[in-house]
Amino acid sequence: MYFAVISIFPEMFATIREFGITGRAVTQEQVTIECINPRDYTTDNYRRIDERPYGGGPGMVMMAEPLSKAIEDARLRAKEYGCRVDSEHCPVIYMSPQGQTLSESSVVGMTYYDGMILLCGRYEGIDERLLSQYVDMEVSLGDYVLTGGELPAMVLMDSVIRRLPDIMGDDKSAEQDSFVDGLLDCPHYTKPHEFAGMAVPEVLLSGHHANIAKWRFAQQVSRTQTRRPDLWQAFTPTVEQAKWLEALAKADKK
Ligand SMILES: CN1CCN(c2ccccc2CNc2ccc(C(N)=O)cn2)CC1
Repeated sequence: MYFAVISIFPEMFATIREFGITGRAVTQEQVTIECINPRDYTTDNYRRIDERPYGGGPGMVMMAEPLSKAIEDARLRAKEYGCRVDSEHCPVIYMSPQGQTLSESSVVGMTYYDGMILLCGRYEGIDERLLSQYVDMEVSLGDYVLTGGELPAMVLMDSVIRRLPDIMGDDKSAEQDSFVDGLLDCPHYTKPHEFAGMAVPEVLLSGHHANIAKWRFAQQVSRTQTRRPDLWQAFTPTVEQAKWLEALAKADKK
């Protein structure tokens, strides 16, 4: 999958390009992350990408011109990479507090794109004429304000990359399978067997895989019910999960 990020701080993206599962995806060329700096598309000696806002007010606004050239170039590169560069297959996504809140389901939807062009705002934001001309989708991490769109862009890329087919591969973690989507995760334990006077739940040492899976699912259910009743309300069990829930309900009655 192809990602282009338009940002005046390209060095920030080493965070996902050089570490962990996302770094491995780049090394193995399953993912390409290209950083495009709008400063490279300025024509003045000061490489201006921001100006004072019309109408006055504090701060600066990012100018449309350099960003439009950067986006056009990103589209060219996406095409070279093999993307169909229309908004259905390679959208321009603007990370902003005004966007649609990112969720695991929208992340999964994004894994079907050929690529994405991510626009990272700084200063007070970006000239509205650039946004109306180029942006296909605005995405927000949640209702809080950051100093720039780079961290949200990295969060978005991380969440999409980990859901691409054959990225998690053999270390595919349980949360990949359908049981967890929509439920909180179960507790995890590892060596040593004793820590701070606490042992490990016996079932996890039993080697009885069906019982272990049941225990983990029960933990997910109870944790979701207690910590996130809103998620529990919205949870629609699969046929398999409904059977397990019935078995749990019966067990509770005994
Ligand atoms: C001081 N100003 C800095 C720039 N900012 C701004 C304005 C418009 C677009 C992007 C930004 C970058 N900031 C973001 C980005 C995303 C999120 C999120 N919730 O996903 C939170 N913040 C407005 C505030």
